Parts: sequence; structure tokens; C-alpha cells
Amino acid sequence: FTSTTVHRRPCHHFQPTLPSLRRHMVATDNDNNDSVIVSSTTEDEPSTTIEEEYYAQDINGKEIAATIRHEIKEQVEELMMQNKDNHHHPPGLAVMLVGSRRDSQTYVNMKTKACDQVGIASFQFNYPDDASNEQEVLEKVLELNQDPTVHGILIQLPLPAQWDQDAILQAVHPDKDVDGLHPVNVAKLWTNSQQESFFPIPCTPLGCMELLRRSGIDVAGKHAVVLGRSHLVGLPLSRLLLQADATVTMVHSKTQHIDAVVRQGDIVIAAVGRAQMVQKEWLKKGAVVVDVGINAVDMPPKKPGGKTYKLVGDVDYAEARKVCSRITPVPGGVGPMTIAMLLRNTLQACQQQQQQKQQ
Ligand SMILES: Nc1nc2c(c(=O)[nH]1)N[C@@H](CN(C=O)c1ccc(C(=O)N[C@@H](CCC(=O)O)C(=O)O)cc1)CN2
Repeated sequence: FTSTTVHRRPCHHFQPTLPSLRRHMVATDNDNNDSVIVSSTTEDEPSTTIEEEYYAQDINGKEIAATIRHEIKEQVEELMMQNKDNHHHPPGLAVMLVGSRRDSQTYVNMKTKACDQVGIASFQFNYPDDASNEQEVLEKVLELNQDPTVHGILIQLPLPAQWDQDAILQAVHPDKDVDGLHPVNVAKLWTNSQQESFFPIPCTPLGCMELLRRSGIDVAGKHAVVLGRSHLVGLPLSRLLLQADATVTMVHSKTQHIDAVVRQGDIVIAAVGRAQMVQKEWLKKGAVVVDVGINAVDMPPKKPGGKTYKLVGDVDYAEARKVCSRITPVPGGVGPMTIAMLLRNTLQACQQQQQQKQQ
């Protein structure tokens, strides 16, 4: 098809105010209900009916996260200049890793590298997955709470199933809890209507909101459907969306007619940890899709000794992008934003602790 003018039928779906929606024309010789029927005319041709499929524009989390990391690097440099005379330490993050999960090791390495890049000092503590280490980890956390070179403490999750995760997360001093998982910080998120002073908010939800904001997607008044109700993502994200004046629906494993509920979403955020669960048919045309899931699925290696898996999200990306307007890819979407927000939380925790010292 080479038509030049396309008249979209009046469409009341949510369309983000973005010029970048890409169109793909297909003839109406199939009965695919997911295509929007539009008419195409040129001056000499009679009006023809064709179908339109959306090809969503990616929301490039890798690129946005790189911009944020650059901004943080500049802010750290500025802080160091201000600190020259008052002998403050550079921002410092302690990361605690328990066990030998390959994915957790990867994420911790990524965090350490990201800290190095922006001038944040990082301290890594590794423990074997052994019940006798639980007390040792608790004691280390208490020690780090007192350490003036450490402004943020992060316990890489998940902890081994038999460990008391709540006890360890609660041992972190709320001021140093850069994951925003301490009950004091959770309560602040749910009770503060305006964020007057800094308190940490979980990094992935914060990253999702920042992705939307920096992509020009205004959530106010939109129907946001959040899949998943975890303390790390689904719950805090719902709170942030509400604060930003979205109408929020949460769906989970016990929700009935999940597809019909998700189809109401102008914005759909999937955080369930189930590979490609969200199908094209679940999505409203023009929806904005944020895919938080990172799932490894087996795949034959491309070359001998190569990777035997690939990463996919909770959304069937290849199909979903035919109907939605914007979508985050996996990898390269939300994941890099999680790390960028961790750096930001650590810098802000450091600034707050330095101010407290001066008072
Ligand atoms: N204490 C915490 N534990 C966990 C968190 C968290 O926020 N705090 N989140 C996740 C894991 N996570 C950070 O810890 C994380 C996951 C993914 C990425 C990321 O950048 N992924 C890349 C792909 C990386 C790869 O190749 O494997 C991407 O999506 O592009 C960063 C951080 C659970 N635990």
C-alpha cells in the first residue's frame, strides 16, 4: 500500500499525545478484529477501506536510564565539590547478596558497575545460602547502619525461602533503606499525599513512573491496569499511579476475566513474572504497555557454547506491539531504570544524611 492520506475513524481510545505512532496498512481480506478499519483516499482514487495495525514505538529504557545516570554523575560531582571543605564521604551503597542465584549475581554486578560509573562508592557483601548465616547478615546490617561511609543498604531479593526476609529488611535503618521496603518508608508512601522531603520509594515502580514521564505520557485521568500485587512492584506502583491521578485497577492471580479487565487499560503495567502472559487480545488499541517482567526461557544456542536462554517479558511483545501505541521492550525497558533509580535513591539518601549531620 502506498496511499498517502489516511483518515482514521473517530476513535475514542486513549491515544497518547505523541506524533510517533507508526502505521501499517493491511488489506481487509482477513477478519482480524484487532485491526482498526480506516479509509484511504487519494485525489484520483475512490475511497478504499483498509485496515490499520499499530506498530508501537518502543519506550527505550536503556537510553533513558543512561541519561539519568549521566545526570546523577553530574550531581555526585557537584556534591563532592560542595563537600570539599566539610570532609563528607562520597555517596556509598552497600549491597548484600545471599546465595548463588545467577540472576541475582548479575543484578548485583550491574549495580556495582553503575555505582562506579557515577562516582558512588559500592561495598559488596556475599553470603552462602546457609541458615547459620542469617544472624551474621543481621549483625552486618546493624553495623552498616552505623557506618558513615555507607548511605544506602540494599538486600538483594529474593532471599533464600527459609530466611526471615521481613526481619532483615526491617533491620535496615529507614534512612539507609534505598529500596524503600522498610515499613516506615512504606507507610510514608501510603500516607504522604505530597512528597515534601525525600524518602526512598522502591526502585522499579519509581523507574516505571519516570519512564512514562520522560516519554511524555501523562497518566492523569487515564485508566491504569497493574498486573501483580507484590510489595516490590505492584503495590507501590499502584500508589504512585494514584498519586499521579490515574484511575487504578490491580489484577492478580485470583482475578476473574483478567483479559477483559486488562482490556480496559489505557496504560497496562505487567509485573507478574510469567513469560508472555499478556496477549495481544488482552490490550486495548493504542494502550501504553510497560513490561516489568524479566523471564528466562530456554532457547537452543545460536552457536556452540552460546546462551541457552533468552529474556522475555510478561507481555507477548511481538504481538502486543501490533495493537498498542508504546511498549517497553525486554531487555532494555524497565530493568535499566531500576538501577538508575537505585543510584538516585542512594544519592538522595546521602544528601539527606549529610544535611542531618549539619543540623
Ligand atoms: N532488593 C532488590 N531486589 C530486587 C530488585 C530490587 O529492586 N531490589 N529488583 C529485581 C532485580 N533487579 C534489581 O535488583 C534488576 C532486574 C533487572 C535489571 C536489568 O537491567 N535487566 C536487564 C537485563 C539484564 C540481563 O541481561 O540479565 C534489562 O531488563 O534490560 C536490573 C535490576 C529483583 N530483586
